[in-house]
Amino acid sequence: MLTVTALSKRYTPDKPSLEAVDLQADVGTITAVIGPSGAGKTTLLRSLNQLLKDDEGQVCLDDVDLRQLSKRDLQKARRNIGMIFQNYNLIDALTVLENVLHGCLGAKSTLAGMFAHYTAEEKQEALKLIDEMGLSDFAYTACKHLSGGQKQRVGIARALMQHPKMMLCDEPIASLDPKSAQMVMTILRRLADDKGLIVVVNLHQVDIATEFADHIVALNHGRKVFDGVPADLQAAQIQAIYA
Ligand SMILES: Nc1ncnc2c1ncn2[C@@H]1O[C@H](COP(=O)(O)OP(=O)(O)OP(=O)(O)O)[C@@H](O)[C@H]1O
Repeated sequence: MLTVTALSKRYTPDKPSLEAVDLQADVGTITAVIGPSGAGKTTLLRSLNQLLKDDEGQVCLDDVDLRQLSKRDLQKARRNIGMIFQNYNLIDALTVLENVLHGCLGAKSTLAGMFAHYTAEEKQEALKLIDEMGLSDFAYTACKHLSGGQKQRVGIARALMQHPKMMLCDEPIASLDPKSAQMVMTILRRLADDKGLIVVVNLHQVDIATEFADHIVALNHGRKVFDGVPADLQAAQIQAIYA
C-alpha cells in the first residue's frame, strides 16, 4: 500500500506547489490524479519517487517511509517503483529489446551495466514482456521507427523489468491518439488487476480517469480538492476543479 501524509513542496519560498496532500492507494488499484495545468500533478508524482528534494511529509510504500531512507537504501527502494513518461524516455536508436533490457540496469553492478551484459533469463523475460505488450514483431526494430502508442508500450515493458510494486505514470497518454490512449490505459488496468500493481497516473482527461481508475484525486493550486471514487465526481465538482 502507498500512504502519503501531509506532503508539501515549495520550489520557491513564497509559493507552495503541493500543500499537505494526503492519499492512499491499495495494491491492485489505479489512482488517477487530475487537475488543471500547474496544479501540482507532476510535482506529486516526482515526490512519490523522491526525485524532488526539500519536500515535507511522509511517503510510505509498504510501511517504509521513503523520505527517511539513506541514499543507498532509497536507490534500492526505487527498484520497487516503475515510471513511465509522456515523452517515453527511450533511446530511439536502440531496439525495443535493448530499451526494455535497460529496465534491469538498476539491479546490476556498474560494470555489468556499462557493458550492457544481460543474462539469457533477462533476455527471455524482456521478450516475454514485449510479447505481452503486443510488440513481438518489433523486438529487433529501432524505437525511432515506432508510433507513440508503441513507444509507450515499450516504456511500460521496460518499467516491468524492474518487477515494481508501484507504477508512476506521468501523463502517459497525453501525446497519443484516442485508440492508442485506450490501449495504454487498458494495459495499466491489466497490470493493476492481474499483477496487483499500485498504479498512480496523472491524467488531463477526466473521462479516461473515470473510465479506468478506481480512485480519483484532484489537485488545484497544490491542494487536494477531491478524493473519491469516479461515481462521486459530479459535473459541478469537475467544473470547480478546472475553474
Ligand atoms: N522546477 C520548478 N521550479 C519552480 N517552479 C516549478 C518547478 N516545477 C514546477 N513548478 C511550479 O509548481 C507548480 C506545479 O507544477 P506541476 O508541473 O507539478 O503541475 P502539473 O499539474 O503537473 O502541470 P501540467 O499539467 O501542466 O504538467 C506550477 O506552478 C509550476 O510552475
